[in-house]
Amino acid sequence: MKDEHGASDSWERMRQTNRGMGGTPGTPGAPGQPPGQRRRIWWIFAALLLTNYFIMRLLSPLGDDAVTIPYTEFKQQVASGNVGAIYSQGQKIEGEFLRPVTVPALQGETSTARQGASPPAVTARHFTTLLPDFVDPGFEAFLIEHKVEIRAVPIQEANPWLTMLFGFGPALLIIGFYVWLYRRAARHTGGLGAMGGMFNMGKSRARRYDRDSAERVTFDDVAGIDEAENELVEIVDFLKNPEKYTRLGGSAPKGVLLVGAPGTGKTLLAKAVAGEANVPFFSMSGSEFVEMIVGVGAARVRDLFRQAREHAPSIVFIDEIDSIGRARGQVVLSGASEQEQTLNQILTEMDGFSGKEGVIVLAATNQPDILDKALLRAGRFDRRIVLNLPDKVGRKAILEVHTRKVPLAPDVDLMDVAAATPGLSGAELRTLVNEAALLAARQNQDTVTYANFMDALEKLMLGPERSIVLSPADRERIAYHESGHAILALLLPGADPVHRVSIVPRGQALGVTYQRPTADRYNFPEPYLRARIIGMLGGRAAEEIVYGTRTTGAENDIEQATELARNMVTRWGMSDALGMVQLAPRHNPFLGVSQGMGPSISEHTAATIDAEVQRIIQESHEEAKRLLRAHRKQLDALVAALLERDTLDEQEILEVTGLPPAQPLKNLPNAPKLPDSNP
Ligand SMILES: Nc1ncnc2c1ncn2[C@@H]1O[C@H](COP(=O)(O)OP(=O)(O)OP(=O)(O)O)[C@@H](O)[C@H]1O
Ligand SMILES: [Zn+2]
Repeated sequence: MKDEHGASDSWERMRQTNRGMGGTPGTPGAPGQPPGQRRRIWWIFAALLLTNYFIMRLLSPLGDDAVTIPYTEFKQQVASGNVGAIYSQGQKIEGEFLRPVTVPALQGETSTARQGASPPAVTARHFTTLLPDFVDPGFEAFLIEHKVEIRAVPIQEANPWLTMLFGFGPALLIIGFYVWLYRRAARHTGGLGAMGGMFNMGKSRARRYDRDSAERVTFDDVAGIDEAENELVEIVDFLKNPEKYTRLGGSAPKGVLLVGAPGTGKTLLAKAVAGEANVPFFSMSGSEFVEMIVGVGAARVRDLFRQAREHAPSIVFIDEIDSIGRARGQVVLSGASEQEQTLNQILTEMDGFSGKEGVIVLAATNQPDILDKALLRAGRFDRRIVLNLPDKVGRKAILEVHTRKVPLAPDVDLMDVAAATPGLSGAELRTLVNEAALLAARQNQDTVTYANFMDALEKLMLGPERSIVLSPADRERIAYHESGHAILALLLPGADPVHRVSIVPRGQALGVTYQRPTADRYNFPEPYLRARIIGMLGGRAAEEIVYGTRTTGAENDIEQATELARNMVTRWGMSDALGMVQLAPRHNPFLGVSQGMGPSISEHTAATIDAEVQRIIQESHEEAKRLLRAHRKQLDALVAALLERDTLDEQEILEVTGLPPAQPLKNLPNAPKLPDSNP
């Protein structure tokens, strides 16, 4: 949400909160051992490297206390007769002094030098030096003259095998380390064919909930998704008495796909089925298989189903199945073959059981349209249950579930809270209740009030309050911006009623105007959409009228208005110039995002789309300015009240402006006529 002055509507906003992908993150798939063990491995590894290093040092003919000295120093020592013998190896010369000498050590080259804090000089008996390329011709004679014993050492020093071994040591160690890891992982698997079978990593880390665990969930904990619940009652019954169904040769459904937006309770419902039927629940998340070593995913699936069969009747739940069940060939990531193997294994397992074992597979996704068709074939996930975002009644029921242990103040009617929270999922409602309870606790209240719920809602939508200090001029400007949104919402027939206006900075927003629909909307008439766009542009329009200048504060408004206008043109056939032609990619109703490439569009059409979107926005902008100019008095009144009180609720807004509540739209389909500005 890149919103400065806040936007006018709850609807878009809530859709935005729903936009996050994926939902419940699976346990990230770090395969292997507990952290303690892993640390020990690294210690062993470091010790081996160190050993390797010391052996290397031992192979050096003169041990490890040699000091590297400059060539000139070396010559001086020879000249003074202090050098007994040298070993030359290529350009390198090692040797001993007859008497230990203190020489300037070359930076960081010696072990002796390392002991002190980089001493400028060291005393040593052994030295090494490098011959320069331009060795003076008289060098040998010079050495002989000073009675230096010369011994050449072959470049392939000592035992070439040893040198090779230790030269390659580190590489070998690393390879060995991986082999060891691999073997370790493979240790516990019963012979599963070639390659020594799979890994211990292949053991599914399925979470299992037992009959009597405190985590047991039942249908009592699920609310607001009754249709989905009812469809699962039959499955519960089957799990309770499998014989009843199998006696006559029938078999239960093997797989059920739960489809719905994040947080609509897919996992909850699956657990509730297990809880109701009193059977164990084995669950895994598809995302755990991504980025895994090839073969592990399949092994895990095998293990998961084995466990489930052993404990049948039971439930297997695969969350986020879209992350493995993506249509094959559609996967571009490197994990492709792994996903494919995992998917194939799931299919094999599901084909493998006859439906009489009493294992039922539930899988959840919010992207049903990208699933591999093979998954949806008969005898697999051939049942599909859609979990919609809850309606008002559903939200009230969910709120009831989650407020069971929350003491509510007498002024809280959960129906009001439900009415103010369109678009919120079950998970978000739970967060809302929790947040409201926290706010109440922080203020040392004994009960949770309606105001707590509204504050929590605002926090949920926009983030926590921010204590930034705004200049009076900025505050006034924000007040005008928000009032612009609010006044238009009151004036435009069919617009959602204004629920609250606030100029308290929160998250990225400096102010906000909330609108809430009187009823949940499933179908949006064109005049309603137009009214929304006009309302969205009202913030900037008010600023322009009052100050004659623009600010960045309308960024979010512009973004939302453009998206809506573009949807009208490209998805909903509301442009006469373009007609009822699909011009946008398919829309995922569960995620609120576009998916896939979309239809191909000619350059001319693309230009027309842009022109139409611009036309809608421009007309709406003009209309917003016209209406606000005509109602300048009400605008000023609302601003004055906001500057004084920071936040106004619905009733206060109506009182301050003296405007009647927004009129419902009559004759919906053909009422694009905008209201008369001179009542
Ligand atoms: N219909 C509902 N009734 C009661 N609580 C709900 C409902 N839906 C969601 N919740 C609450 O939200 C929590 C999270 O929901 P859950 O994990 O089941 O959603 P999900 O659909 O699996 O989401 P995701 O797609 O993110 O995995 C639940 O544990 C529950 O507390
Ligand atoms: Zn705005």
